Amino acid sequence: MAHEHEGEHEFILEIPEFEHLSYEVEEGIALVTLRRPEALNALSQDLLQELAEVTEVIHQDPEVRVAIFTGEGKAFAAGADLKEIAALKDPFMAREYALLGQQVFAEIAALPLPTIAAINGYALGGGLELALACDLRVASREAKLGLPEVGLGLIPGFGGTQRLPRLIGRGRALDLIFTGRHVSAEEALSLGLVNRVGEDALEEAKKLARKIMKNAPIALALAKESVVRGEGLDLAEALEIEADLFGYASATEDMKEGVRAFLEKRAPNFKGE
Ligand SMILES: C/C=C/C(=O)SCCNC(=O)CCNC(=O)[C@H](O)C(C)(C)COP(=O)(O)OP(=O)(O)OC[C@H]1O[C@@H](n2cnc3c(N)ncnc32)[C@H](O)[C@@H]1OP(=O)(O)O
Repeated sequence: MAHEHEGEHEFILEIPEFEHLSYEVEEGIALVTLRRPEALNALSQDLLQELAEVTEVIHQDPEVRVAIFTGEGKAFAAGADLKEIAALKDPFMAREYALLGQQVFAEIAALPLPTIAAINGYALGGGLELALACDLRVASREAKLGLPEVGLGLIPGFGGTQRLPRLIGRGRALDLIFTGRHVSAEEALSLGLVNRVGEDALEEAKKLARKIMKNAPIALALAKESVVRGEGLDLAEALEIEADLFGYASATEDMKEGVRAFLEKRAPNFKGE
């Protein structure tokens, strides 16, 4: 499969055949759907590999403005594949396994565009960690979220011990990590673990994507970069980065268009330039 983009330079994007997920792009929104419903979309190594590949495709696809990750069936993803975890022979293999998940999720987190997890059902363990690697999370009312690893004698290993406290604070994160309990969509909303709850997670996520896409694409990428790069730094250093990126944003055609449109009392027509 390939998308063709006609224009000054013809560009052909090769899209691999995926077995455990599907990829489509509609009106600027990339939709990645995990498709192992018989195992509640458990994240096998093959599926993680495909997630890495699809992330690279999203990175290269100039049509994509926002990416949504979701799952087929009653789960977003019920965690790492426990059959594969059971087969890990020693701590070194287990460490490699954690590093694989961490690396794939770091690639998703580093995408230079807004990403949304549409949590249509269970998001447990590695499944929640995938959602945490996205910028925003939208859940359906019946979704259940949690990090149940300690109940298996494990700990969250695909980023959960780091991204969850950064998102909702240490105390609330440790409540979820120590108890392993499943929280409802409503509680997840009150914890700040999800941004929105709706009848249909995917429809709600698309609505949010369309709202985001009204804004200038380069500004969105720079705003994300500023937030992400600033996270590990002290305030003074982080503010310097913000000022630099504000400078980049001010040099775009879209900035001129945005300001002109405001003064002319019309909607802006952003081109991502
Ligand atoms: C670094 C990251 C580490 C981790 O992520 S560790 C894993 C953390 N996740 C979990 O512990 C959740 C495991 N799953 C469950 O607790 C339950 O499932 C649910 C509560 C999500 C749903 O329960 P119900 O509705 O009764 O479905 P069902 O019969 O348990 O599952 C349907 C099929 O899906 C398989 N499955 C579910 N989760 C996983 C998984 N994480 N890895 C591999 N397979 C899984 C089952 O075994 C079963 O399959 P079959 O029909 O062949 O018996």
